[in-house]
Amino acid sequence: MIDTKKIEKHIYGILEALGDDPNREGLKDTPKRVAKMYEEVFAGMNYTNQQIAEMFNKTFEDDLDFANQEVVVIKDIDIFSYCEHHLALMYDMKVTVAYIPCNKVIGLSKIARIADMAARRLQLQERIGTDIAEIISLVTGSKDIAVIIKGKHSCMSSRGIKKVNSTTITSILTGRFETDSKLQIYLR
Ligand SMILES: Nc1nc2c(ncn2[C@@H]2O[C@H](COP(=O)(O)OP(=O)(O)OP(=O)(O)O)[C@@H](O)[C@H]2O)c(=O)[nH]1
Ligand SMILES: [Zn+2]
Repeated sequence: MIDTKKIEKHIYGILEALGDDPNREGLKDTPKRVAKMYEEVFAGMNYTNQQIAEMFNKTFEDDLDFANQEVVVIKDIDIFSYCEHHLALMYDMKVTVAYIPCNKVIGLSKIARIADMAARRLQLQERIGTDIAEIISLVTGSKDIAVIIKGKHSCMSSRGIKKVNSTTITSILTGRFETDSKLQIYLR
């Protein structure tokens, strides 16, 4: 589990290292606030993909008529994450998740919850996609999954190369999404 006391101690040290006074009025609660924020934004670090799959394992399988849809797609799920290289925010991120059910469907909100939890880690955009695909596969048993992510990286926009308008797109296509180009219309 995330060690908030340890985070507080180190944030206090960073404030000192920046040459500021961690005990001044404006900063005195900052280590505690940052620890609380990290607990929230890195909540996914407390769990493995398998545990996240168990947490959101809400499926419906009693009616094969609805459980054999050609495809289920949720578009534009907003997430935030933090890049593991700079601890910098990834923002304006939108995830599209699609899968072809094999005899069971997952509760729609659980797809958004899975995307949210996979993002709440120190991440790479690419790995957010593979994590989501793995968890959806564990829950639904489907081998036909697509995860497209569009997003901006503050480590590229507010520092370094400073390309404010650049957007990164990553895509994981497994099973029929990889081989059947007609399915790709759902991902646009
Ligand atoms: N593939 C990938 N790279 C990322 C992601 N987030 C940040 N990066 C990159 O990680 C790389 C780290 O490169 P380094 O050369 O070690 O770090 P740096 O000196 O701060 O690099 P610059 O950003 O080019 O100034 C940079 O190119 C970042 O743009 C991500 O989600 N996926
Ligand atoms: Zn970065």
